[in-house]
Amino acid sequence: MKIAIGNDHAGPEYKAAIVKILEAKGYEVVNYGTDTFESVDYPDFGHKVAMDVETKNADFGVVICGSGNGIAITANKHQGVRCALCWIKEIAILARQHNDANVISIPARFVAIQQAVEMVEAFLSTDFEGGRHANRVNKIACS
Ligand SMILES: O=C(CO)[C@H](O)[C@H](O)[C@H](O)COP(=O)(O)O
Repeated sequence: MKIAIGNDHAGPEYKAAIVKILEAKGYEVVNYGTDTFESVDYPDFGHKVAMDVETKNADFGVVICGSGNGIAITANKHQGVRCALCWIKEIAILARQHNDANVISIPARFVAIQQAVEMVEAFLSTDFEGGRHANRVNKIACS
């Protein structure tokens, strides 16, 4: 399974921890950066991850910024991308089960690294439930 990941200056150490675990578990990871704490603009990285998911070059995406909101808003501009802002593991699981989210957004300044890693692991190992949720997810797209 291929995972695209990107972040701004709020989350390089979060990204590094997530990449390490995912690679150890056998996922193919495409890292779009940034890998330093130098200030950057989150859309530059969010669009790259979301484009990979939109074009099916990646199965899932992981995006990280300070609050998780700016990079999630960016990702959700892409067709077919359902990016969920997650702050606890249960929300990450529900984002897959009920919303068929294909990108997880991590608010690096509001969660611990271990929490972030556990959320991503839970997100990637949880299936969409379909059924009544499929009807709702199908109504999300505007055109
Ligand atoms: O949280 C963010 C966007 O939603 C970003 O991580 C920014 O870092 C945040 O807006 C704060 O900006 P700053 O330049 O790091 O102060």
